[in-house]
Amino acid sequence: MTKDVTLDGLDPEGRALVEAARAVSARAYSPYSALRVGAALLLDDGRTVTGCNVENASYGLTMCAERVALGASVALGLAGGQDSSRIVRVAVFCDRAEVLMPCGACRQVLAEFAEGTTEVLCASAEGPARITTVGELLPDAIGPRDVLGGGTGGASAGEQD
Ligand SMILES: O=c1ccn([C@H]2C[C@H](O)[C@@H](CO)O2)c(=O)[nH]1
Repeated sequence: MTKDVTLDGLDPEGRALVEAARAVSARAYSPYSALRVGAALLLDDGRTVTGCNVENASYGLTMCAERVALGASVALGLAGGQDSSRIVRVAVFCDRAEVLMPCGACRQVLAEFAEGTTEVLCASAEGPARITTVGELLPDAIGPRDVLGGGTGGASAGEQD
């Protein structure tokens, strides 16, 4: 169930993941919104993959931090890509006082590559944070199995809950 927490109250692994998301948010390319967002994916082998938001003068082509991180994981051959690692936890950091929740597109792409039970930890710059799961962010999501009919027709496809 979604919970409001504070950064101080997080376990050490959660704090480290938020710190990775915070660090990569400093690299955001966001001249239009001035919002710096970072996402960090913790894999079951202990590795972390990160991404930041990348905006565009056309606005609509903006890429969110979450989808940049998920794409990086695929490109690196990690979770969602060619190896068998799984995403066990996700942190999203936004350099604002309030918590920013993932947009609809990012929820759908998270559902593609992470299980419904995967924790998503959304952190603000000033302490408030919210803990939820991929399944709570997008209940009843269409997923690989709905399209592949349970097979593995593509190059690879993540599991769904
Ligand atoms: O889940 C989200 C929502 C928004 N943004 C970015 C995109 C854009 O650069 C800025 C304002 O929407 O925040 C993200 O990175 N992730």
